[in-house]
Amino acid sequence: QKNGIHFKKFKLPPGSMGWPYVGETLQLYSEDPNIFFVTKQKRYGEIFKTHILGCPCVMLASPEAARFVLVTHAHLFKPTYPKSKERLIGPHALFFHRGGYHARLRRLVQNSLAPQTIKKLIPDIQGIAVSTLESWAASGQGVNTFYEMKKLSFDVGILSIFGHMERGFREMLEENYRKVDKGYNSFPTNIPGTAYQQAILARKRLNRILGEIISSRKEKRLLEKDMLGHFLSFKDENDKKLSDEQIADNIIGVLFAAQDTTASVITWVLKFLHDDPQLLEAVKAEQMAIYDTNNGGKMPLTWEQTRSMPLTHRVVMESLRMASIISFTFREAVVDVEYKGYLIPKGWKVMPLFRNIHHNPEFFPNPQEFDPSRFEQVAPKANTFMPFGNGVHACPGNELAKLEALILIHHLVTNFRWEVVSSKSGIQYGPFPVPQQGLPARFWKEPKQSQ
Ligand code: HEM
Repeated sequence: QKNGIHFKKFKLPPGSMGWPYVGETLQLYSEDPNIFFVTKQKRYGEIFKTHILGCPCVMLASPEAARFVLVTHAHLFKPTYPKSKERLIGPHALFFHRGGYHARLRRLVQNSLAPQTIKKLIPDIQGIAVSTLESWAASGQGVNTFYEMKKLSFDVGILSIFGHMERGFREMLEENYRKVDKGYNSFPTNIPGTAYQQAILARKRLNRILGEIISSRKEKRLLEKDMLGHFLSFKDENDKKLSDEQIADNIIGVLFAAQDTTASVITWVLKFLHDDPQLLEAVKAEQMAIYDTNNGGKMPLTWEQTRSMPLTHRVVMESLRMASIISFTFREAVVDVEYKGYLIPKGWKVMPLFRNIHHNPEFFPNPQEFDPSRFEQVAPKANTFMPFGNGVHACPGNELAKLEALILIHHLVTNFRWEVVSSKSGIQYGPFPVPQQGLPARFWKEPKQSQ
């Protein structure tokens, strides 16, 4: 009995637990995961049980249920990640935590990614976007768009954490982080030489490199306003500072949260624009008007300009919905929980299914159609649009991610053209959904007509 409620009287949600041990993992991973979810939802409704990756699990496919877990009853659930992944990122990273530690770190991260801070990064983000695009065009060859966008979002991540950084340090971070990234989705094992073990070694080297960066910053005694500056000047109510290890884990955590997510959304934007020439022309017209105001792109974009690109902004929103990069998330019940007469037992995982909600025709008519105009007049119904999550763990980097996408699109459509060079269509899960083969494409500079 808890809070006077007799949990015995509640039943488990409907659903099947599959085979002993393996549960329904094979079904989930042998088909498009969305088909698995949609089929289950059709059969059982907004809440159903299953058994995947060795854990009993309750999946939640309605906005109300997702809000219950992530917002109104968030204190009854904790974030949960496999230990092998936690080890690679670093156990002190904020997204593994809840309570006071999480709230304090979250405030720091949120402040360093707030609009008044990131608006100052615009000239540098533009510099990164332009030089990236120029290098693709100069190569004359096809590039793997997703892979290239990963480099771009990594550089923007570095910029938001460290401000301007010495090239030597940046290259060392990049080289080792790439190994961590590679090991993250590989099979966790203690066998030396495997991608996972290489990643563990690279993660140790990253600690040393970050330690050096932190010491050199401390020596300089400069109060920088970037994220590292926020971490270094933080003191809690007992005057306790963050340890170097806590800072390092959170830096790697932010880089991790920022990279593949932003890169895949921008890759999807390029795909959707490429597939709809009329829409591309309209986006181009919107961006050319800004380009002309800026004296043929000679003056840099301003924050206000990035806030008044209504069509381009809708394209980004619709790409976020269509692609639903974070298709779902995991939490774990810390006590027995009752939801609408069903029991979610303590220790079970719960999964709010963002993608199902984003693709439910009740909230988004013709959900398979890419239609930015759906965001034109009416905002989506409350809690139906959650590309950045919801509640205490919702994404603190959402404004930066959107800013990065808008800046890249501005420079891309005003100065370049591109064509997709692969005939394969469809989605590849790695584990984030990206267009097949990372959307191989060729970019070239568009000659401007003399006026
Ligand atoms: C389009 C790109 C992005 C998408 C779709 C995205 C999505 C999300 C989602 C859905 C969550 C919540 C996960 C959960 O509740 O389990 C989240 C959390 C987080 N994101 Fe993002 N994100 C993006 C970009 C970024 C960027 C650019 C940064 C930082 C520079 C960032 C930093 C974080 C952090 C630190 C958290 C953990 C917050 C917490 O636990 O309190 N993200 N993101």
